[in-house]
Amino acid sequence: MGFHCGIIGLPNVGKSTLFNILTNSNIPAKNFPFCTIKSNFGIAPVFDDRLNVISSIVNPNKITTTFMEFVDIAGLVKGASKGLGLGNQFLDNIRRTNLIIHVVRCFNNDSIIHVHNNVNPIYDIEIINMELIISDLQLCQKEILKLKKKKVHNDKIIILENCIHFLQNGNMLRDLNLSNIELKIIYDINLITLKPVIYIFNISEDSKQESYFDKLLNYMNKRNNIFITIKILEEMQNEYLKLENNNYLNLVKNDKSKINDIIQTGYKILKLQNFFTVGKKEIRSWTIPIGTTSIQAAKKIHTDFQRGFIRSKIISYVDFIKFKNEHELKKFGKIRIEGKNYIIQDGDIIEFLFKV
Ligand SMILES: Nc1ncnc2c1ncn2[C@@H]1O[C@H](COP(=O)(O)OP(=O)(O)OP(=O)(O)O)[C@@H](O)[C@H]1O
Ligand SMILES: [Mg+2]
Repeated sequence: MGFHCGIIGLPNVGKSTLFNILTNSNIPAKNFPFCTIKSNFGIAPVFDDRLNVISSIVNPNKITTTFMEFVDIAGLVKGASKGLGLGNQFLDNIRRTNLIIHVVRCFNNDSIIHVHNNVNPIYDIEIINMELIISDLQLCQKEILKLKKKKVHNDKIIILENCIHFLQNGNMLRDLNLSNIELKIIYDINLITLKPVIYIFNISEDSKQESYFDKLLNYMNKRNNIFITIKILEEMQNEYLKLENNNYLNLVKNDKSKINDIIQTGYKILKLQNFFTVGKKEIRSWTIPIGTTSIQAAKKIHTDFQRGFIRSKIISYVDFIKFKNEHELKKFGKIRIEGKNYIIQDGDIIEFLFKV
């Protein structure tokens, strides 16, 4: 599994349409608020062009890609944290994800109902964010009560009190800059505003001429938010998608890239990378966090690999595609034997040697 991603936003903004495109599904995505009334789960393969290159050298029977999971929930509305609308019941599904995709309506189309009768992206974003803030606030308060009942006055309470203070000032916890130790202590609470977010601006042909669009870009850039501008309508799938964000600006032109951009942005934010296992029967990509050691990666494939780990045989991707066969790779000393603490590099081709 690559990573796990939750799709949120106001009702009727294009969440399920996006979900369908990402996961190649066909759940209802119709023109009325609360079309989605239960959580939908779906997976999308993570395209890694390097798999195709490896495949052209090895000619395996099977190619298996790593994949990521998406969950699409009902739209959130103002007052969701007090029980209004449907979305709040599903926030729990979002709490278990690694990354949030926040879909924002930027398209003009009078026939598509807007719950506030007016396209106003910044206002819409702030409504949703405020609901998430209140939801986290409630969760922190509940957790503190629980801890106090147990009469434990520990570090967790102090960190949570700090979080409450920050949330009460209308901030998202991801901006609090908690240390890794603090994050670890409160990890189990699954606070939503701690999770990284990618804003998806669902635009129409004329969105960019609207005065709200410039204001929106300013608003995003000021906050260093990551956003992707996309026309989500299925019939527009073949048109351009522009990945616009402050640091990486790309123009890509096909559907596969559309999915890929969201996934690649997720990889960057979550600091993930792929390694490969290569054999005649199957070549396969696996996703791991940057900094993963050989033995941790072995566990990802099979616990036996970890239990009986002896060493790993590593070929870097660049060497593999240059020398192409074992004989040449050996001749030029490009097959390395590494121990369990070796830090895996992006694109490494790995064979784990183990005994159980
Ligand atoms: N860029 C766009 N331009 C015009 N219409 C769009 C665009 N994107 C989505 N729509 C339309 O908006 C309607 C709502 O889409 P969708 O069902 O995906 O929204 P949703 O956010 O999942 O809604 P809900 O919260 O009710 O489940 C659909 O009719 C869809 O075709
Ligand atoms: Mg929906």
